[in-house]
Parts: sequence; C-alpha cells; structure tokens
Amino acid sequence: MAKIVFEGVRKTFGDFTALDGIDLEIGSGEFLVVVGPSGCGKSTLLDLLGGLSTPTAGRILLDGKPVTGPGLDRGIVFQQYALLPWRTALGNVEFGLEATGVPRRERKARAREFLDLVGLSGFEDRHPHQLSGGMRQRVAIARSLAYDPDVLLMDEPFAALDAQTRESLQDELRRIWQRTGKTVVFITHGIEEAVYLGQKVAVMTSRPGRIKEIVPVAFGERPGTGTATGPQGEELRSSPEFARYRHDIWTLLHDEVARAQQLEKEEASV
Ligand SMILES: Nc1ncnc2c1ncn2[C@@H]1O[C@H](COP(=O)(O)OP(=O)(O)OP(=O)(O)O)[C@@H](O)[C@H]1O
Repeated sequence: MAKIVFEGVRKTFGDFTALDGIDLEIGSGEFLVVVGPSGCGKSTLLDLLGGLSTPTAGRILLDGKPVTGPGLDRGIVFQQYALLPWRTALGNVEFGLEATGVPRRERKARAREFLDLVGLSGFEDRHPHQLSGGMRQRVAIARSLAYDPDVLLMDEPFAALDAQTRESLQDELRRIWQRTGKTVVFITHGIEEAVYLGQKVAVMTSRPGRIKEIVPVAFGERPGTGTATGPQGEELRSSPEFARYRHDIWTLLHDEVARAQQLEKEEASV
C-alpha cells in the first residue's frame, strides 16, 4: 500500500484554482522531489499534505486514512528556520518532543542524539543568533526528526543558504533518509537539487497546478546504502547521467515556464 495517496485533489482560493486533478502515489520510504514554475502550487500541495489546509475536492490518504489536520506523523521543515530565539539549540529540539509526552530526561538525551545526527554536537547550548544559517536549518531538521515522524515534508528548506552549505546539507539529508527510511516530500526551485536528492522528481504545470510528469532518477547504489561506493558530491554532479536528468527536467520545466509566462501576458493584455 502506498504511504501517501492524492486522489483527484483540487484546491481553489475564491475563483482561483491553484491545484486541479492531482493524482499522486508516494511509496513508503520514497524520496519525492517536486519542481514547478513559480506559483504553480507546490507549497499549496505540501500544506494540504501537512494538514495545514483542506482540499476543495478529492482527498489525501496517509497510510490509507484521510488527512484531516496536522499530526506528529508528519514533520515539516520550511525555508525559514522557525526556531524559538530564546531557547538553545538543544531546547529547540526538545520543544518538538514536549508535545509527544516524552519524559524530560529522555527528551534531553534524544535531542542530543538528533543534534549529533545533523552534525551539531558541541553546539547544544548555543542560541539561534549564535548559529549560522546552515546550522539553524540543521537544528530545524533535527527538531523535525526528533519526534520520529514517518513523513518529512520540506518546503525549499535550503533555498536561503549559500551553495556550499546547501550541498553539504543535501548530502546530510540523503544520509539521514537512508539511515531512517523516512518518506520525504521535498519542494525546490533547483533542478540540480532535485536530481541530486530525488528518487523521483515530479514536474508540475501551472495555472492550474497539475502533475505533468514524474521522472524516476537512478544513479545505481550511492554511498550510504549498505556498502555501496558509487559516486556522490561533485563526481556525481558532473557525470553524464546527471547532466541527462538535469536536461530532461529542465526541458519539461522550461516548456511550462514559457506557457505560464504566455498566459500571464495574455491576461495582462485583456
Ligand atoms: N491563501 C491563499 N489565498 C489566495 N491565493 C493563494 C493562497 N495561497 C496560495 N495562493 C495562490 O495559489 C498559487 C499557488 O501558490 P503556492 O505558494 O502554492 O505556489 P508555489 O509553487 O509554492 O510558488 P513559489 O514557487 O513561488 O513558492 C499562487 O498563485 C498563489 O498566489
């Protein structure tokens, strides 16, 4: 059974149809990346899955049950690190555990474990203003992981970071995903990011937002999977297969962006 199912989902805001006819299945433990032109409804799709808003038509199933609101089975990471400024890194990760009723002592230990997982051992007592952007985003990821949601929903989590930090967090996220087996739905504007991270890349159309195509991405076994020693990092990014995927997705996306711009022009001239 698929972990997540979108069945004929539509979302309208007044007269405006943001999403229409979304049918999508995401398997358990799958890493799906969603790309699409600006304003095509990527965040709307993720908000619906997160239970932050409800579909106008159709339904979304998680483990076979309709999503009716937010839940601890889904962790959400946004572009802006929504950390509590008055709490330390450890305190912020613990915060995510308070709602789940984990005893205080265990909370501390678990928060330390997850800060360690995202490479922040030694920074437990720092406050957000004493951390770099990349470190703050790591804290946000650790907080979402600590209460052990089955599903991780990520809305352009690395968009505000510099290229190097972004690439190192991409590797870390892949490692965490491989280690924990979570189902990940990740939104990005970056085609390279999509190819690097995704097992599948869903390309969306705009106005209304629909799924245009789902491109499976496979580079053979990559490090982190058992004893695999395949390419990663720069070696993978500069490989011919990588360039091919990037080109395929770029072409799908380019047509959509051109179509969306044309529609905008036509509307403006009416
Ligand atoms: N609460 C709302 N009320 C009215 N319109 C909305 C609302 N939320 C989103 N929209 C509209 O729905 C469309 C999809 O928005 P959404 O933020 O999901 O797109 P996106 O693909 O995530 O965009 P971007 O890539 O620019 O972040 C946009 O045209 C947006 O203006």
